[in-house]
Amino acid sequence: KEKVEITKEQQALMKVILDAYNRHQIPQDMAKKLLQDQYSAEENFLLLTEMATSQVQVLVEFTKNIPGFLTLDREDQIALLKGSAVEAMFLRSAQVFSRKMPNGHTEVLEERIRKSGISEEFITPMFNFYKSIGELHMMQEEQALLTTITILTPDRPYVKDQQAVERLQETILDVLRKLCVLQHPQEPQYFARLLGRLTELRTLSHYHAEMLTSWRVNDHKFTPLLCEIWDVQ
Ligand SMILES: CCOC(=O)c1ccc(NC(=O)c2c3c(nn2-c2ccccc2)CCN(S(=O)(=O)c2cccs2)C3)cc1
Repeated sequence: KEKVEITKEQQALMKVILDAYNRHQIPQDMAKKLLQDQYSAEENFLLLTEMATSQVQVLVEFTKNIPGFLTLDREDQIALLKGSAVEAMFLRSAQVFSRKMPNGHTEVLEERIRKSGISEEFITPMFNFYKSIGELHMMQEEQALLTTITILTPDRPYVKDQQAVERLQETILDVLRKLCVLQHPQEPQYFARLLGRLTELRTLSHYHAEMLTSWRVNDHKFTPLLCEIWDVQ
């Protein structure tokens, strides 16, 4: 049985990524607002827009801290950010949602999101995803590394130097694989299950694209940053 060991530099890499990942959470006031008194569908929608916008800003900051990311071609950096923004947000949302919140908060949060004007056909797969992530009881390190792997997906549209992105992604995949073996010795398939969630994420981002079209129809407004990163309006 091959002895799995995380090297010193892999430890350092993980620390950099985890610190960057933890530096930004949903601003408490926003999360509190989401949990407070009654809101109309419009106000809920506006709140989600606000939260999604701040999430994109956080994503850009986080990505800049991924070792090697800033050495990539500038245009490829943009292509990776645009290609992963929705997936990164839903991965982060699932982690926020599945975090041990004071009892009853998860239900209230679920209620707000359901009552925000998002069509039912999108709500169901979204909450299925949140629950499937929650069941994994992922460690912070695993969450941060999985988000990094999502961002460093080589086959996003318009990425020119895919090999360069692949090399970075493989480095992170190796650390996550070792971490999973060390943290879940009884569950040899755990690493594969984590990567399987990335496939579920891609499906969710296709739903998201459809959702945007339906919103545009009943003229829901998004912020300039969301329009830019989601290629809408
Ligand atoms: C500062 C760091 O920010 C974070 O860490 C952060 C994490 C998660 C989120 N998540 C969300 O905004 C969010 C959305 C949805 N749920 N959901 C959510 C929020 C909390 C818990 C669980 C899920 C559904 C629809 N989208 S949407 O972008 O398609 C949208 C629909 C309408 C207008 S925008 C947004 C935001 C910030």
